[in-house]
Amino acid sequence: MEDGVDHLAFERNKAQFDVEDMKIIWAGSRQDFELSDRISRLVASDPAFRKDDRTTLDRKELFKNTLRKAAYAWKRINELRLNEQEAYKLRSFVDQPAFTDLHWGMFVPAIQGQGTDEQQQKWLPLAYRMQIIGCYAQTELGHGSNVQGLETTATFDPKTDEFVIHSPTLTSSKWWPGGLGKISTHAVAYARLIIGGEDHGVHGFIVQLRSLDDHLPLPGITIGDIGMKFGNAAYNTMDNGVLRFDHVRIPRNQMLMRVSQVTREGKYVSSNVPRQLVYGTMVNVRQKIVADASVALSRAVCIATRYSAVRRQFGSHNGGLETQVIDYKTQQARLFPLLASAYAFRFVGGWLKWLYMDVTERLQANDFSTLPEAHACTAGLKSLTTTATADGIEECRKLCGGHGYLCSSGLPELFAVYVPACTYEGDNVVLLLQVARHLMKTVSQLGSGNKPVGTTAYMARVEQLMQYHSDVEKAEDWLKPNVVLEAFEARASRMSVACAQNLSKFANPEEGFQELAADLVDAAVAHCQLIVVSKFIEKLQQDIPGKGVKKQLEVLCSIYALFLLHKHLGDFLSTGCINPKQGSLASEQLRNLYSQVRPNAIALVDAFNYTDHYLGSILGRYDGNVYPKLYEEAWKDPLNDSVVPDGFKEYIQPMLKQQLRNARL
Ligand SMILES: CCCCCCCC/C=C\CCCCCCCCCCCCCCCC(=O)SCCNC(=O)CCNC(=O)[C@H](O)C(C)(C)COP(=O)(O)OP(=O)(O)OC[C@H]1O[C@@H](n2cnc3c(N)ncnc32)[C@H](O)[C@@H]1OP(=O)(O)O
Ligand SMILES: Cc1cc2nc3c(=O)[nH]c(=O)nc-3n(C[C@H](O)[C@H](O)[C@H](O)COP(=O)(O)OP(=O)(O)OC[C@H]3O[C@@H](n4cnc5c(N)ncnc54)[C@H](O)[C@@H]3O)c2cc1C
Repeated sequence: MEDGVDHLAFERNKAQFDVEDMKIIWAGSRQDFELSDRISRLVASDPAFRKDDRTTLDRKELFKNTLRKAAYAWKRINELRLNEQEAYKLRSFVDQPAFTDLHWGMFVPAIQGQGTDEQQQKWLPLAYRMQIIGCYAQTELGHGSNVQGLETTATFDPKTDEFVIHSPTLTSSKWWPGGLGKISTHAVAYARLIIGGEDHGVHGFIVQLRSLDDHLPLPGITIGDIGMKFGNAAYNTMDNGVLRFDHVRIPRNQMLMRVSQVTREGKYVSSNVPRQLVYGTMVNVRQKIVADASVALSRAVCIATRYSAVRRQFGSHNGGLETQVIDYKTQQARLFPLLASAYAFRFVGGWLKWLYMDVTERLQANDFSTLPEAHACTAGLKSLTTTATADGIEECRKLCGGHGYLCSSGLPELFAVYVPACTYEGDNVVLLLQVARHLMKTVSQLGSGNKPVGTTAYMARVEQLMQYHSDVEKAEDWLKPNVVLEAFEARASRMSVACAQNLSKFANPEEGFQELAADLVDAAVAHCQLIVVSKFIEKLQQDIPGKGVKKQLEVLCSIYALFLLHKHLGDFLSTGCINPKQGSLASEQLRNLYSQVRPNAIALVDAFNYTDHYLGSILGRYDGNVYPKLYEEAWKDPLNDSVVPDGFKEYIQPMLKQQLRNARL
């Protein structure tokens, strides 16, 4: 049996575009590419960042191993004087969730976004030097999605000028915060502010949890890890925690006071900023999660594509080679839309980062006008991309057949570590309902002269879109960006308008919203898919250098859009945007596009520029040398340390002997 090396070299030679130029497009710029390339090699070449043994460690060893890596990473960041972007990349390539994610990803941003200048000056230098380690303690045992339902209380005591933080019920126990369980010294904890018996709703407070001397919990604090989670290693490197407060006192100036303040006299004062800024950290992280979705999906797609070119099954004639499974049309129809989605999410992630930076600058200048749009986009795209990525990783596992189920394929752990992204930072359905509220508000204001802006701007043409019928006559018509865009706009606006019309039949709008929730979620998905398609099309309107690169991206863009059209054909037909014949023409075009991707598939995944260390997959090895390495790896399993396993003599041998004795009787 030959190895796979020649297959992938041959595949690479087939590419019709310059893969080095595509690497730059994927990375965002030459500078980003060089940075990413340098840091990924740095991590891959350092034995301290070895990760192939992770799934064989028990929880305690795994956690200790995470602490060692985190401390070593921090040491290297300082020694090499890495800047913020480089440190972030290093974290990404180390590829192991840790308390540091919450410290840098949520604790620090919460203070930056919700703290006053004075509070920032006090706390941020300590956090930046990691002299304190923080987490984001919002979710409780009883409430996660419903933030307004949180039960922890922060009662102002005017006598001592302190807040008393308390967990009044079991369900008010903080439950889930990452980094809380074993490591964090501090938390930004969310609690109901009570002054003189009056409840002012949920606010953030900086609370010290553990002693900076001996790391023991401070008086009144009960704290621990919530236990093993899904998967072997996966997210078990993280100490998601439980926390109860028993009348814990903190100084008044530890309430984050940018949005509202409590004076020495106990007066509650609201600033001139929307209260939703208390939710600002979540907007920030949702944007990061969207950017990360393309990374996780592209990893899985890279593994499944390379392995599909190495793997052969059936089709041998006269003793010749069997067919590469990537040549089966069904394999292509499952794999290539995921490849296209990885590119689509990459570009929409880049755009969302820009949108987030824009809204942040505006907020600093007290311009809050784009906050609802930023909230709707981050919530909707977080939901859309994480759902598609989690499903896509699982599909990639199936695309790799039996070997995909082995941990050494990298796919089971990738799925297990990724799938909670559908839940954390907002359950995906709950977030789509937020988008739906935004859409219903937009539709209700259409007649009022209030022009829809940003990603809902297409709604301004609602009358025209309600009349729209696609004029596609032949399969190639579906390659025209405007044709695709109009069909997606018409479908999204008609689904929103239909929901708004149905809602208007209810005397109580909230009751209507609950009753129509499933349709509202579908309308939100249609709107979010339109955003992704339109940002991909916008990307293609930019200058894209490199031999054949633009052509490949055009093919991928068409695949992404037509795959969605095919998958949601019911929406497009039932809203009357297209007719059944046009639906069939889209499927015909999709098949042509798959054939165009086929010779370029390996080069398109090479453009992600992942090291073998980062991929962590025998099936996805760059050299395609799968079988010898799989065979070699099996012998490394701890179960193969001895020929006769522990427990055999104790349990199985007596059973066998008994059977033997019975047989002789
Ligand atoms: C081992 C190696 C280590 C290496 C170490 C290296 C060293 C380190 C170096 C560098 C490291 C860098 C690492 C960085 C890594 C960063 C990655 C970060 C990863 C983090 C992982 C994430 C973990 C998960 C964390 C969490 O889950 S935190 C908890 C999140 N919780 C939620 O999301 C709850 C969801 N619920 C809600 O958001 C809300 O409650 C709701 C659903 C929106 C409902 O709110 P409410 O009841 O108030 O409802 P409404 O009435 O519907 O809304 C009122 C109005 O408010 C508007 N609204 C709502 N939300 C927002 C918002 N977020 N922003 C703006 N506006 C909002 C809404 O639209 C309404 O408006 P209106 O005009 O209609 O009134
Ligand atoms: C790995 C992981 C890490 C986490 N890290 C943190 C952290 O660092 N800090 C922190 O504070 N929290 C953290 N969380 C908590 C997380 O943010 C919440 O679990 C998440 O927001 C979902 O909330 P929930 O658990 O209350 O789900 P629920 O809201 O109870 O969801 C249960 C089901 O009910 C449905 N549902 C709920 N409300 C509605 C509605 N209005 N309409 C329709 N359906 C609805 C949901 O769709 C879901 O199917 C983490 C969670 C996980 C899994």
